[in-house]
Amino acid sequence: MSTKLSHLGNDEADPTARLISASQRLISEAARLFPLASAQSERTIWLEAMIDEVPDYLYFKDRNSRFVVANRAIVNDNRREGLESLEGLSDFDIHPEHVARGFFETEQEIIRTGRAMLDMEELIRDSAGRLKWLLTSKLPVRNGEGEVIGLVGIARDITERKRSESLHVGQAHLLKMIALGAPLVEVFSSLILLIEAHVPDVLGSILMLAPDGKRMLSGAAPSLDPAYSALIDGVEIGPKVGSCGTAMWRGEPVIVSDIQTDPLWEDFKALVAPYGFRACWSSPIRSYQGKVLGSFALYAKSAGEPTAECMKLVGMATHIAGIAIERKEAEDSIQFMAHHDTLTGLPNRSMLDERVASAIEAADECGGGMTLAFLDLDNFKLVNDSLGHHAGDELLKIVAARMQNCVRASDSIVRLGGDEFVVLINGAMRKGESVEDRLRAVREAVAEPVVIEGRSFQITCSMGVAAYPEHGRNATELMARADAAMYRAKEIGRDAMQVFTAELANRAHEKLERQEELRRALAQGELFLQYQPQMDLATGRIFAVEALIRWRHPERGLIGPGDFIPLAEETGLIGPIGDWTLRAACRQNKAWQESGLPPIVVSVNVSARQFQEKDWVERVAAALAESGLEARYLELELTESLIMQDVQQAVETMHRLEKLGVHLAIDDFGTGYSSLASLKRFPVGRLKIDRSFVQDLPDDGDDAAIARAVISLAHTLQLRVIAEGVETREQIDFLREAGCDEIQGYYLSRPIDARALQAILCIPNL
Ligand SMILES: Nc1nc2c(ncn2[C@@H]2O[C@H](COP(=O)(O)O[C@H]3[C@@H](O)[C@H](n4cnc5c(=O)[nH]c(N)nc54)O[C@@H]3COP(=O)(O)O)[C@@H](O)[C@H]2O)c(=O)[nH]1
Repeated sequence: MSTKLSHLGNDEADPTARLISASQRLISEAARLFPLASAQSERTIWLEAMIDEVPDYLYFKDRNSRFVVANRAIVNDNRREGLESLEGLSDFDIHPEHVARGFFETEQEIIRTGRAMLDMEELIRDSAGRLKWLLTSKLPVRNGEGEVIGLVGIARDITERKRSESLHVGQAHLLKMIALGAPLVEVFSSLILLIEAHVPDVLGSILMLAPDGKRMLSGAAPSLDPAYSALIDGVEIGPKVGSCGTAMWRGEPVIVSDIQTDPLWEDFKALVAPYGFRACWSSPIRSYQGKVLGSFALYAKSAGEPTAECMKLVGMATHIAGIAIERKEAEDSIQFMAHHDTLTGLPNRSMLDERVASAIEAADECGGGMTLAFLDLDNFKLVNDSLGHHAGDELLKIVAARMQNCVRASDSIVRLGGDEFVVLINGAMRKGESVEDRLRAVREAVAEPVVIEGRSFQITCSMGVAAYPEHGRNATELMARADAAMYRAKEIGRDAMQVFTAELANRAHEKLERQEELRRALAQGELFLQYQPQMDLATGRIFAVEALIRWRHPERGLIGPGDFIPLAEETGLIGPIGDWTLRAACRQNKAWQESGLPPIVVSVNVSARQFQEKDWVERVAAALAESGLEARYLELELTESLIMQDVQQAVETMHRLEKLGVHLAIDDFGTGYSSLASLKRFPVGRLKIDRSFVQDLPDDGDDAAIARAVISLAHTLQLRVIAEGVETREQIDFLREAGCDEIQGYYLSRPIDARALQAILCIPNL
């Protein structure tokens, strides 16, 4: 065999070059070992003997692509009955036509061009029917004149390498699918097909363990008969439930080599028989922490055990399936958290729009309707305040579950936040039942007695109802109307259900108008302050004034705060209005001081919404800085109920205000629910006895007792006490005798303008 190989590179790292150089070395070694072998034929025998030892294919073909020489490796792999040598044959004699044609065309090109073709990857099927990947190089062979007389071929079996490469590519593809959030069934199917491609004669199946941990659920089995998969779906796992049910039950691989005889399959072998499976090898799929999530199984049609290589692949498959399931579970739980309320597990506000929109769509399609009810628990704050947030949370969970039990699967209960819920009644009702019946059932369920921390109590709710299409054409309209109806239900005394009406529509419209008017009032300076003096009972000195806001409406005249502060609170306008009040009061007090009047404290009312704003303390500081008023001449009146909304937060804010140097007072004392324990924590200077306890003094025994108790309590805590709403001499006498420190009320003066108040402040002592 003479081959001109000098034109090839001699890079030893190149596998083909290595092969070629190995055969060259082989030839020279033969020449070195047998220098004395004079006869050419003897030398050829030795040479062929050595070539036969090479595990790669080595052959020489003539110009017609017929084998002239072929080593044992290629002959063995293509052995057919009666075929001892390939000599004189072509690829058309040993390969299918389309494969042989490919080889032939390549070789003819080499012969025509005289150019070698290196490192070609070829797929063949050997005579045993095995698919083999070859890395082939074919080089032209020339005679002494340089003419191409044939070609030499060298081919190495790279099936193993290709297998592991395709496994890696398959794994990478699967991980990419998982990362991109492909549906679980697609990931599973690709995984099974990958394994099936690498393990001959098996069909794969993935089953998942249901969330109850008891049943098997279909995952994927792309090559199994769907009827068989359907038979397994939902079967309970157990100690003797075929391969998969037992593997999940035991949490370990279960290798059944013969389904027909294995006791684990006793109850299921009839089920599998029509499908012809004899062996089933199943391994549990586990989470990172080891929890069983499902099983990966391979079915074979002949009895037997898996090879070690097969079990290695199964190990890889269960690992990837575990990652996919865990990733899906994590994604599901993120999705769930984004759309559900963590406390009650109910859908949250983000789901509401979607559900209302699809309910409307469904109603349109069937020409039906839907109903939306806003529900607010009555006096829920009382539970929170008196029993603590933990009890409040418990109560919410209980009523949420009860409400959920009252509606059908097609309906929804949504928690908007706090104690606010929405009931969505979808589609037609059962015969003899109305939407009202169902909503009534929800209210009755809420009102059932609740036992929390050993205490039994009852909570009612107020409900506002709006129906589609009568009360609104879209989600926004319906929600606004149900909300308006709910407010009406609260207004008429709570524990009520109010359906949206035209009158309510007018009210809602009016409310919107008034809100705009109020916004304009602030912008156009229609708001102003009056001041009501406060007197020290011991000295008779006016030591402070309370700033009270008023609205001079261009058409409706003077409007008191009771008529617009609640609206301002509801709409958030209280923020800018409160800021304005604070700044105006500070500025006025500073102006009085600058006019030479004795310094007094100005007391400003604070609403809950203002107090809860994050930067409120900074805004108080800014009002002081802007006016130049010293902090000790400003008092902030906080109501008991405001503080009790979130005692911890209130105490923190109060301490920050105290640091500024402003005084703090508790307004309307006695109407809220502050406990003695919490009262001790508040850095306040005085309590204001609510007007309702003063108005019937001294005759009303209960009020007298309350007033005395508040005074005594305040003094015990070293606080001063002021009584508001004092209108008569008798009230003053009573309060003085009971030890009250200060008074405020019409008896002294009605709230008056700054200028009028200035005149009073000039009077030395009243
Ligand atoms: N957040 C804010 N709330 C404010 C502001 N200004 C007032 N208010 C709150 O509005 C409520 C009603 O106030 P108003 O109509 O001004 O009534 C006050 C007094 O006029 C009234 N009063 C005073 N003395 C008597 C009396 O002898 N008899 C009688 N029948 N009424 C009297 O009491 C109101 C003062 O109450 P209080 O604040 O509790 O001391 C009221 O709750 C105000 O707090 C504001 O700027 N921001």
